[in-house]
Amino acid sequence: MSEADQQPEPRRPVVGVLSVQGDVREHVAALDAVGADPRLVRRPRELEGLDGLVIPGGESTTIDRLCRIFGLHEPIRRLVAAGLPVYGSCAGMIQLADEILDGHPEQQTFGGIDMTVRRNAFGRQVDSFETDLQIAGLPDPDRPFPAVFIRAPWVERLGEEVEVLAAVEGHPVAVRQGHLLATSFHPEVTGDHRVHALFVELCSG
Ligand SMILES: NC(=O)CC[C@H](N)C(=O)O
Repeated sequence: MSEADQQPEPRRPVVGVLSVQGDVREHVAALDAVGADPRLVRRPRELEGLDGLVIPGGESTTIDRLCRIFGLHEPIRRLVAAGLPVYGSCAGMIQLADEILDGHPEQQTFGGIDMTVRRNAFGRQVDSFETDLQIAGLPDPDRPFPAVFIRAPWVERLGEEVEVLAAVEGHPVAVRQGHLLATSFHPEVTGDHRVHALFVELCSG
């Protein structure tokens, strides 16, 4: 056997998927496809040893309520603040926003991204739609990304540290602030895993 054959496989980054509600399975499949080791997170101790965390789409008020009931809210808030890479899609984007509009009066977010997000912002016009997006920072950036929006939020205010990766009709729908990534749309349902690849790169860094 040559020396190259004896090299151990590079470690797959361990990426949690918050599994209290929403489209968990699709994120697990996408993470697996881009070389991560996905772990379901339902209990605070399952947050230990993660290289990153995905907050799936679903219903942000339900995700918030269940996270507080299961004792996940504070630990996730602390991990976000401490620099754990976290990716939120749709309801997950809402939960990463420092401020939300049209939220439930008691809704709390993990925060982390200096932005104000309006819930169901596209929903008032059309419930769901798909559009080809140019997203900065993706592998193969010139190939449009098929972005699926389902009662999606948009970003109404952005802090200086927040980078806009994509916008629809002037509204930011993909943003990054350092170790935090958020999209209004659902890349996990498309079979195009480049957003997950970008996130797993952040988790490996
Ligand atoms: N697809 C989604 O995640 C929709 C988000 C939902 N409208 C909310 O406010 O939580």
